[in-house]
Amino acid sequence: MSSSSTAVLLETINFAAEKHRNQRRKDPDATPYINHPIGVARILSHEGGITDIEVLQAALLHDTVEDTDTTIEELESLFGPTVARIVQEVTDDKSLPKEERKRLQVEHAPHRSHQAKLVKLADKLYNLRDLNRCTPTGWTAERVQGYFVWASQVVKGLRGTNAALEEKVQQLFLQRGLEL
Ligand SMILES: Nc1nc2c(ncn2[C@@H]2O[C@H](COP(=O)(O)OP(=O)(O)O)[C@@H](OP(=O)(O)OP(=O)(O)O)[C@H]2O)c(=O)[nH]1
Ligand SMILES: [Mn+2]
Repeated sequence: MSSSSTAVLLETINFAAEKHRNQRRKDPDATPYINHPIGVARILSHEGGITDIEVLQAALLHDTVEDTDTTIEELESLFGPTVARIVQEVTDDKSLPKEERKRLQVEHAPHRSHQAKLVKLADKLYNLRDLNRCTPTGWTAERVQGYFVWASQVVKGLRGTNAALEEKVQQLFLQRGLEL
């Protein structure tokens, strides 16, 4: 990695950490939220073999617009149009009812760019592993299984994106009695 890409990644991770500073995961330990975007970027790099720095940046930033006061324009001016576009592609419209948002993720997944599909795939892999690690506060076993079923529908639309990551996520679905 060149020294400039190191600096770019540190700038990106610092921005995400500041934006998510007051947020926690839903697990009983209330893990700092930033662990999730860092973990998603790390899955892409370490397990998916991804070196495209804009994809790694988008992974670090992927929940900032959906879950904080960050705007796409802000990302565009700080990190450029490609990073901003990838984040936009993986951002749900929170003004829609939850069922509609979930349905749209399934419908839109196959039409996303390759870069956005990579971020989506790693996001799902992280969240499914996290559900196996511990149950979010207040979630029943049925809700956890429901997330696996829905995630398998989304991941179906991401086929052909990254063989290593798809194999790992498929293992998790098989353990739950689900087929891709
Ligand atoms: N497994 C797990 N998920 C947690 C935890 N804390 C927060 N989350 C987030 O919760 C979201 C999944 O929960 P849902 O009830 O389906 O969605 P919601 O947040 O929109 O209500 C994911 O959002 P997302 O990243 O935007 O992804 P997605 O909604 O596209 O799956 C995930 O990152 C946790 O402790 N475990
Ligand atoms: Mn996420």
